[in-house]
Amino acid sequence: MTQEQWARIRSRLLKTVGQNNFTTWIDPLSLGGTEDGVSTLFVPTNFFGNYVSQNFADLILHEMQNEEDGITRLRFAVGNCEKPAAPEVVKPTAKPAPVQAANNNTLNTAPLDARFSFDNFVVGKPNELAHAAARRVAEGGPVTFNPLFLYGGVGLGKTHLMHAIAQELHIRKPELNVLYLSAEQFMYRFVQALRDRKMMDFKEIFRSVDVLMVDDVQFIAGKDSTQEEFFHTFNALVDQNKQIIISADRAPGEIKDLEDRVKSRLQCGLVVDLHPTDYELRLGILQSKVEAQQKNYPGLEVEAGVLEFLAHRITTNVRVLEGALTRLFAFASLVGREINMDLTQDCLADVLRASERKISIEEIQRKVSDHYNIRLSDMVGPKRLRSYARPRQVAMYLSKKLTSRSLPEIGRRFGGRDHTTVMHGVKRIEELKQSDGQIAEDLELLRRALEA
Ligand SMILES: Nc1ncnc2c1ncn2[C@@H]1O[C@H](COP(=O)(O)OP(=O)(O)OP(=O)(O)O)[C@@H](O)[C@H]1O
Repeated sequence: MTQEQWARIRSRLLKTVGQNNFTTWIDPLSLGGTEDGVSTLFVPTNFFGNYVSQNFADLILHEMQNEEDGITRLRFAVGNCEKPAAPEVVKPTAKPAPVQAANNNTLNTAPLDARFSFDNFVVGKPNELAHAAARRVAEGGPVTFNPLFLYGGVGLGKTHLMHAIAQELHIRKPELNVLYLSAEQFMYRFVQALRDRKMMDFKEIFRSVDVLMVDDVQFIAGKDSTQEEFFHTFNALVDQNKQIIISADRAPGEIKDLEDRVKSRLQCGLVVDLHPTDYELRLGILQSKVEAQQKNYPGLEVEAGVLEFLAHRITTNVRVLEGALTRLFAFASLVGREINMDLTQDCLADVLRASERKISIEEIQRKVSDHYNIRLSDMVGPKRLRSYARPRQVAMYLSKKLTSRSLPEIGRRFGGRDHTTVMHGVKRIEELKQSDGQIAEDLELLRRALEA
């Protein structure tokens, strides 16, 4: 492989991975030789090599194979990292570049984050359907659901799945023109085309894609001309049986100020939502992030119970969870300590406070009454029958554990009982939790339902 070919590869990688990833991870690489199908890339450090190998090796290899047949593997070696020519000075390709790369000159797909791959996406009950649908579309087979509409709350993985689809399609079907962009970018390009009187070009570009992916489509709500253009683009592509993938923060029918005809178009394919994470999914995500980190830092230790604690306490969204973990990693490495409960509480005090779910005593009483099938009035009433007293004690215990209310306050909410009665109830449940499996299971179920 020549430096000229490498420069062309770099230029295509710049478009695929985006400027930030390019500057950090691709620009410092330099080309060594190729022997027996193994191409060597020099990296500044081992850590750097590991990261690039984990996150960009498939892409780089794919681009190399487009330039030269016979390359089967990459090797990253620490060594001379002289910078090659900047990507802008690339000469026209000798061998025809893949269609997507050529067309992207005009399409300018938004940068894709290599970390947002299917491999890095943890699947659980709340997102399994969205993940399965995304996987199916990423196979690039015959178009079955059009559009695929993914929706869900903040930080639940919509953008991650969109990027994963685009990257997978790029690898599996490099001949397809895949255009990924946010609804905001769609509007920006539309406005620019209007201003530059290039609407024909705009229409032609958007109608020539094989797969159109628009992220955060709720952004165009209330923007009438953009909606109108989006509607026409959408129809033109559907008529040509081209795949469309859309994401939004809510279901099509719930996006305010979106024209009915656009809503109905968006609803006519497969609409799937990413539900709020549950405890198991959060724990799975944390474990996978720790494992990934341990590949780079084999000495990294996380004390048992820390991840479970975080998965219980940080229920807002995955972004916050990730941020908390990153901060823990940084803190632990700076102070050279193992990640244990003390360090976690110290380092994440503000995050833990902010994400404290305000569970109310009323909520607890309602959930516990439902669980044991008794009336709320009996839960707080004077009857002392075991069938009421035990659920009442469970509710008192949960009130003590899950709220910041004092014992007298809890007593007041349970029909004006004395704080010693509450104390006795909490103690009794603590004992039973150790000896009675059924009670332990009830408590776990109730706690999860309340924290969900
Ligand atoms: N199931 C998952 N497995 C691994 N990482 C995840 C998962 N879900 C979300 N994440 C991570 O959480 C972060 C936020 O995800 P993402 O940006 O995709 O959210 P979003 O739904 O697009 O949010 P927004 O509505 O704010 O745009 C990303 O770093 C992403 O990798």
